[in-house]
Amino acid sequence: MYLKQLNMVNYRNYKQLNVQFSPNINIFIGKNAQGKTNLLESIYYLAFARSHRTNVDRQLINFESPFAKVSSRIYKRQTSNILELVTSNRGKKASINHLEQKRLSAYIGQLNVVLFSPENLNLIKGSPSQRRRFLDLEFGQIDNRYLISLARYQRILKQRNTFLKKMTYQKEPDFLYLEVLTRQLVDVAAIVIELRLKYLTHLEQMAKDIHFQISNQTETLAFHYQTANYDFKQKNDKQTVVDFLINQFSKVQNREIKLGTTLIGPHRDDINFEINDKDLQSFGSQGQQRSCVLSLKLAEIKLIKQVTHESPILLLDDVLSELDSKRQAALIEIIDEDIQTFITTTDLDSVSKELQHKPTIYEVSNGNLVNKGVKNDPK
Ligand SMILES: Nc1ncnc2c1ncn2[C@@H]1O[C@H](COP(=O)(O)OP(=O)(O)OP(=O)(O)O)[C@@H](O)[C@H]1O
Repeated sequence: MYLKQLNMVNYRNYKQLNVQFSPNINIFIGKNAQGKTNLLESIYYLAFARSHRTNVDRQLINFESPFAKVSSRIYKRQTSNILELVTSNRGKKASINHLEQKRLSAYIGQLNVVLFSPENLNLIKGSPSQRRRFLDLEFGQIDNRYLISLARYQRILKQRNTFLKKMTYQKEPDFLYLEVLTRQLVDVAAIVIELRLKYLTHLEQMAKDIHFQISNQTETLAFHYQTANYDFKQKNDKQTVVDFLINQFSKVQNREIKLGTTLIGPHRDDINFEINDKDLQSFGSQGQQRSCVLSLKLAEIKLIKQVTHESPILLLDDVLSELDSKRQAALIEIIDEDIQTFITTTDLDSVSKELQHKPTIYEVSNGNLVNKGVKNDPK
């Protein structure tokens, strides 16, 4: 899939932009703080209806404006659709072909995007919530069932937490109703966990091969999905997960009532990464952590292709200079498989000359974009 043009109104420092892109490689070059990342962010926003840099949509709106709008036509093998997002202090409106979508779950998934950014290392080093967010975004964009189950899980979780908070202060709490809520939560939790395990197992297999190559056949990467500190594998069927969760909930019931919150479930789960059976977060070098993230991201591209039969759009935010030649080569091998790519850089020399497709260069300056044409030799 690819986007031919992008329209922005009042998005960050872009008052008005209407730009045509190459279906191959597009490079945004410019000094610091000119709007290069804002451009990539707007494409990411169009895909996920949320930014990768902030949870506050208000920040996306130009300082002097009441609303922001981003839109583009997305071309796929058989179809093309116009996506549009408008955000203002009254909320967010997402449309496909000018039809407003009541639920974001009906909107997300139209545009598939894989982003490499300097913050990616947080996937390994950061908190479990960052790893869960990764799972939710990546699996949500390829499987609508995942998004719908997750939204349902979050609704029941909220209800259960509200009820637990009430129970904390009740003399004679209604244990029967808690049991009903627990059962509802467990049923949908098992679906979320089952889908996470399914896609994570595919990702692991592909990332393992890539990592093995990047590390000169010396390192074996492995992922472990943990729920309530238990290492779940895909071979665990839904009923096993349900039985396990019910058993775990019975153990923590008193603590949950005391704390007034749900202590177990997909909202608390985590993934551990290991290299040669050693925990990557605790024992991995910075280089190994970087390679793991790169392998994971490249595997993500492959997974999206496998599931949707379309190439996602690749966004590279100032990351090429961080990759050594071996890692850049692994990335370029994938880019050359016909993936529309957007690269930001302050320095063209950091973009490898191995790129087969000649990039189109855009100069970014203070919220403006000038097409400088096709660069024949990027080095
Ligand atoms: N809501 C907003 N309204 C207007 N301008 C904004 C808004 N949010 C951010 N900016 C401006 O956008 C600019 C930063 O843009 P961006 O993050 O895309 O920089 P960049 O070109 O990627 O730079 P770097 O190379 O340093 O990463 C800053 O000048 C900032 O003031």
